[in-house]
Order: sequence, then C-alpha cells, then structure tokens
Amino acid sequence: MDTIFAQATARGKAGVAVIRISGPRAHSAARALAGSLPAPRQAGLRRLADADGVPLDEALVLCFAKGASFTGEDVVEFQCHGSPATVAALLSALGRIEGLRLAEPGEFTRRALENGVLDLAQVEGLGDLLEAETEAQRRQALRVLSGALGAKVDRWRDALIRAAALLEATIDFADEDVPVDVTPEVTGLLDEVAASLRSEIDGVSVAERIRDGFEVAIVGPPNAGKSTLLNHLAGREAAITSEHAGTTRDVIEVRMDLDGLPVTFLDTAGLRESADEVETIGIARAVARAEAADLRVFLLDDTGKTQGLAPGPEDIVLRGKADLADGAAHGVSGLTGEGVADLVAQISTTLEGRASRTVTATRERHAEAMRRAGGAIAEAQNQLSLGMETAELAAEDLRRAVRALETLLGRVDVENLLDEIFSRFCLGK
Ligand SMILES: Nc1nc2c(ncn2[C@@H]2O[C@H](COP(=O)(O)OP(=O)(O)OP(=O)(O)O)[C@@H](O)[C@H]2O)c(=O)[nH]1
Ligand SMILES: [K+]
Ligand SMILES: [Mg+2]
Repeated sequence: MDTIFAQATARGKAGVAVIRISGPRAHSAARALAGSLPAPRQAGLRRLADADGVPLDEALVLCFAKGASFTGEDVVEFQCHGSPATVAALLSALGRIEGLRLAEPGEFTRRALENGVLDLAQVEGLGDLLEAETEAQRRQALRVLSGALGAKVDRWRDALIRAAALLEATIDFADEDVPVDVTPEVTGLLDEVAASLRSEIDGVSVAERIRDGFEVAIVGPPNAGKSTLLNHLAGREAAITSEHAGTTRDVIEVRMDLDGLPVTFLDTAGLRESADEVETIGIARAVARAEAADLRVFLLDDTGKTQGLAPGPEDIVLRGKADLADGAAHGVSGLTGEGVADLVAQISTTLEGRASRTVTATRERHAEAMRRAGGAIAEAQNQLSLGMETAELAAEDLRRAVRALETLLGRVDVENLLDEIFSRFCLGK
C-alpha cells in the first residue's frame, strides 16, 4: 500500500496550509522531516528540514495512529505556513521519500471507505458538506456524514433479517406442528419497514432541492418590472431592463442564499401573444421553466391579468411597480425596493415549509436502492398472502431487499459507483 500525501487546504496564499500524509510510511516520513514526532493527537511545533538538512518551515505536527484517523491508516498532518512556496517545498521533499506519492483526488476519502471508517452514504455526505454553501445544505450534509442513513439501514436490515429468520424457522418445522404462528409478527415487521422506506423515498426530492437549490420563477406580462425586481434581489444588473415590452427572452438565473436555503431566481420573458418569432420562443421557455420551478412569483401590471400560465395554490401573486400604485394593494417595486422584504419573507417561509422535514436519504441513488428494497418486500408480502407454503420464496425476497439496502452503504455491488462518486472530490480530500 502506497503512502500518499497532498495539501488538504485550498491552494493559494493563506496564513496556514495543511498537508496530510496517510499510509504505512506516514510516521517515518514525517519523522524524516521533523526529527521527532509528538504523541498521537497532540500538536507539537517542529522545525522541518529535508534530507540534506535544508530548512523547509516551522510547522505544527499532528499524528494519528492507524485505526484512529480519518483514513483508518497512520496519518500525519503538517500545519505549515500557507504560502504556495512553502507548500511546494514540503510537497517536493515528501515526494523524494521512498514509498510516498501524491494522492489522487478523493483518495484519502476512498481509503476511509475501504477501511470502514466511513460508509458510502457518509462519503456522499462528506462530499456535500465540502460543497455546502447555505445553512440548510450544511445541516443536511452533516446529518448524512454523521451516519444517520447507516443507522436507519441497520434498523431496516435487522427487522428484515428477523422476518426472514422467522419464515425459515417455519420451513424447518414444515413437517411438524409449527409451535407458533409467525405470520402476524412477520407481517408487522414488513409493514413497518415498507412504510418507513416510503417516507424516506418521499423525502429524497426535498433533500435534492436543499442540495441543488429551489427554483423560483418570476413571471407575468411584459414590462411588469420582472427584470428590475430580479436585479434588486441580486443586487446587481443581472438582466437587461428597458421600457420596451418584450426585453427579456432567455431565462436569466441568479443563485442566492435565502435565509439559509439555496434558491435560484429565474427571470423570464413577459407572457403575451406575440408575432415576433424570437419572443415567442422566449415565452415558450418562460412557461416551461416556470412550470418546472418549485414556486412562481406572478408579477402583474395594472390590468391585474395573467396570461398563458395560471398560479398554483402556493404561488405568490402580487402587483409590480407598487410605487406607482395608489392605495395599499399587495405589491412590490424593484425600483424602490418597496415590498421586497415581505416578498422574500413569504418565499422563504413557503420553501422552509417544504424543507422542514428531516430527511436522511438525500440522493436519487438512495431512492433507487430503497425502491428496489420496497419492491422486494412487496413481493414477499404477496407470497405470504398466498399462505405459508411459499415462505421460502418470501424469505428469499427479504434477503434481496437486504442486499438492495446494503448498496446504500457500499457494502455490496458498488465498485462501478465509486469512480463516479470520487470524481466529485478534489485533491487533498
Ligand atoms: N416606477 C417603476 N418603474 C419600474 C419598476 N420596475 C420596472 N420599472 C420600469 O418599467 C420598465 C420595464 O421594466 P423591466 O424590468 O424591463 O420589466 P420586465 O417585466 O422585465 O419586462 P419584459 O422583460 O419586457 O417582460 C423599465 O423602464 C423599468 O425601469 C418599478 O417598480 N417602479
Ligand atoms: K421591459
Ligand atoms: Mg424582463
């Protein structure tokens, strides 16, 4: 097994950079540069020098023993001065040590998975945590990283294995009098797991929104002030605005952090009948994207009419250019900012309502494995409804369900998945 090393912190100038070494020679390599090593998990200040005694840096050295480190291997971390030149000198000195090589992207995490320190869902959670930009994303990723999905899978698996064992006991007793009727207990276990799986599958789409962002489309007639509102929300001139009706054609996207939720606002072409070919294409796009969005803000002009698209029950409908309207109509003005805070609060309340359920499964991959498990359980339930003669087939279905659930954690059949998952990691992770 190679010993690998890489800079764990972002490249560029910084006060401190962390260089991580992992593998059987991590401690001896670090000793070669530092002279001596502090006790595990205790920071020690050391003067680092290369094999010729040329000083490299003064750094904090932190050692972790095999079995008690991020990768599960012997690990050393140098907290060195964060200049590119210092880091380059240290990496080059490490590269000259026999048996050491630069890590590939994601290789530290891959070793953590191979050594059973993290399960596959936790690896995905770690990837999401390193990417997290908003509070909701951070919370969700941390929950997955902490092993919440693994704990659920263990509970489901225990229940399924118990159900299968009860069925197998029945098979063994087939010729004799079965001491007790196991059907009620098996049925109870299967119903419970099936319901729990369904609820988790339902939560995946919310989790995906939290990870990838909610889409909020601004729609309405031309010149209602949609682009001006988008620019106000973005705090910059993201979209062209003008007094000409039909200015916006392409969908313009602006990504924002709305009270901790990731939201992409979509500015769209004004909806109307148009003879202009390009504008008509823009309107078709506007309708398609608005329909697919999580929420729509209908910005109306003084006619108060909408065309081509009808608001859904949770959509927000309000009058644009509120500064021109007299009276206390529910409105917003991208020009003066009037009503914008209320609008933002309403959007975030609506989306928070959807995001509030605590989910543990967060990806389509998880939903897919849980659907396969749920399908196998349904087949077992079906066999059991035909009577105990088919108990053996039902037990086999349950073992299939267990295998499907274990793919969630990377215990079986996931070799082809690993490359895809680790390709998202960058160097030093
Ligand atoms: N008084 C006032 N004028 C506004 C407001 N919002 C936009 N305008 C003006 O109204 C005109 C149209 O604004 P846009 O933001 O381009 O409107 P739009 O809805 O994006 O228009 P299309 O892209 O053509 O559909 C511009 O001249 C803006 O300066 C507002 O809140 N108050
Ligand atoms: K316009
Ligand atoms: Mg516009």
